[in-house]
Amino acid sequence: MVTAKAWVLKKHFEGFPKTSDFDLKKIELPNLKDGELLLESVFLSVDPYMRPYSQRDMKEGDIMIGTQVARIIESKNPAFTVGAFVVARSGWRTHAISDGKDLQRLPSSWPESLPKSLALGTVGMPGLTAYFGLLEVCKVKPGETVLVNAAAGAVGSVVGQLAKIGGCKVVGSAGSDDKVAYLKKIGFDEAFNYKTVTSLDEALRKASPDGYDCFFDNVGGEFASIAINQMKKYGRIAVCGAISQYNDSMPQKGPYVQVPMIFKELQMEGFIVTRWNNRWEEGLKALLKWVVEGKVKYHEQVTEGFENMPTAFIGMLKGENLGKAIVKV
Ligand SMILES: NC(=O)C1=CN([C@@H]2O[C@H](COP(=O)(O)OP(=O)(O)OC[C@H]3O[C@@H](n4cnc5c(N)ncnc54)[C@H](OP(=O)(O)O)[C@@H]3O)[C@@H](O)[C@H]2O)C=CC1
Ligand SMILES: CCCCC/C=C\CC(=O)/C=C/C=C/C=C/[C@@H](O)CCCC(=O)O
Repeated sequence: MVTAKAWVLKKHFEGFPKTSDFDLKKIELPNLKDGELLLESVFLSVDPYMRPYSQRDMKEGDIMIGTQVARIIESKNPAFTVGAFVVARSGWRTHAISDGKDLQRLPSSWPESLPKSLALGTVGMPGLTAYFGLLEVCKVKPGETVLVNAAAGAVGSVVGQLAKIGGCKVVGSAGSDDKVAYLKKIGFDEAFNYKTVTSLDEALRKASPDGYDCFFDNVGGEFASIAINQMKKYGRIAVCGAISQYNDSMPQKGPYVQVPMIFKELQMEGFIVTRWNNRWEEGLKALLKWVVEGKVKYHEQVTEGFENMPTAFIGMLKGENLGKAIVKV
């Protein structure tokens, strides 16, 4: 018998999550039945979506939702061999039993030298978010100017690099000078610290006096309300996330978007990356190739220890991560 550890939502979050909102449980796992396999988490992801989704989709006492790179340590499923690695959606837990139906194998061309944790970030759901958001929503063209906020994060850092590969000028914002330096290092044309600029409006105008063709919005809120006024005519806004609003106890009341939308004849489209579930193979193959070729750089914020998952999650929401935030068990 294997004893799994799992983090449950003890109390729904009020504002920013607190470590006291979580509880660490032990779960005795039964022996495998035919067709099942036993997974051991190696890396776990902490993502912004967990904040709003926990409020909407979870009840107190549920195991926190989430994904992991897991090693198969026992198998009664002929399709999966012991020792293989998969991406699972088992939540915040050290071990899980799976029937194999909801597992993604790492691409067979995954180089031994590449950290498998990338399957949770640049070569995983966040990277795919950037890939499909840019290609299918922004529909960027060479020579265009792309703006991305939370640009030093898991999604934003891939957005900027893919836009550069696509021949665009790229402007990024992030919440620390170290992050801004990282953006310039990975090829952003312009980058600024939105927390320290005297005026966001001026910073955006200075970075691209002609405005923006595409705005890949990860943040929402005040940033988005200001940026929309600097879109070029017929510009496109990909509404990927609104992390500035996830922890609000009371909804923010922003300016209304209709006037700039009409006057500039803008397109604004929200999306969830699972829309392209049937094309994830295509995206992962492209992302892995660019990483192996060195055209897409990555950085991971690694927190050691399963017991530190809540801290890693809260830290990511507070901007303490540069690149993808993951937990190494
Ligand atoms: N639509 C979809 O399918 C998906 C959407 N997303 C969304 O993309 C966004 C980025 O996700 P991801 O890359 O995983 O996370 P990141 O790795 O970017 O980490 C979150 C970052 O958000 C920034 N942030 C936090 N609070 C604020 C705030 N109040 N104002 C401005 N920035 C803030 C911080 O960076 P900084 O230092 O810049 O403040 C923080 O590091 C999120 O909104 C997420 O919900 C992600 C995956 C899929
Ligand atoms: C509930 C309101 C949500 C408002 C928008 C919030 C966030 C956008 C966003 O970040 C979406 C992320 C989607 C991630 C999807 C991940 C899946 O691959 C795995 C989900 C984990 C699971 O199914 O257990």
